[in-house]
Amino acid sequence: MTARPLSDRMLAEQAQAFDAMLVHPFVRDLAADRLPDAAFDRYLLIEGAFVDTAIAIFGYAVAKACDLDDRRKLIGSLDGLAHGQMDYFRDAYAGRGLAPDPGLQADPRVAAFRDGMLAIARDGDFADILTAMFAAEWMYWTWCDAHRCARLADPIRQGWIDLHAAPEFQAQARWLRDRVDRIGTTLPEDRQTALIALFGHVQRLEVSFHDAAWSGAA
Ligand SMILES: Cc1ncc(C[n+]2csc(CCO)c2C)c(N)n1
Repeated sequence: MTARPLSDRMLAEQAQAFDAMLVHPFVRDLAADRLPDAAFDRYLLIEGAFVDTAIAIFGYAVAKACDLDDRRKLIGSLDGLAHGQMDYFRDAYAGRGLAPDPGLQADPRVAAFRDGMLAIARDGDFADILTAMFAAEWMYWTWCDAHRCARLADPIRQGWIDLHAAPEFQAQARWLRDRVDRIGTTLPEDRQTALIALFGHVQRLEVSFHDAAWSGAA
């Protein structure tokens, strides 16, 4: 009997945490084109800052990888974050007239996500980082794919969904999924169990981050 792939176990055993993000009011209202501008502006500010954090997370992953193929793949992802994604935020901030808001970045729900994700990358091993990136990217791929037919009035919002429903982002999320499965076959059961718990932890950090965008000041 072949063992069940680790990513399947994460998605099945943490379905409650994963599904809570798919039906989060932020996702629901954005897709229904009724998210207030103030909430999307908050999102743009905290999300742009997170892309910067994600560059650091991928940097840790490059350093902790043992394999040249993994390093090459991750460097490609880093390039996409540092250019395509950063350009999106530069244009979005200019379009909306947004300026940095340190108070928003200090919101405990935003800080919990940022510091929690960074701590996984800093203190964890390569399997931990793969799990955290898989959790975050597979969730984004899933919710944006579910709403790929949404037609939003604001091209900045529409562009964000399109970016994460695109074949390139799907391929990146699938690479993470396959890599989690491959590393899973090398790990003892207790380590796999810990990674499944980590997947759920990341979904809960995601919920608090999107709560902050959706509802504003705590
Ligand atoms: C809050 C938040 N959570 C997940 C994603 C999905 N995502 C798209 S690119 C990328 C880089 C790091 O893996 C991640 C996680 C996001 N953009 N913002």
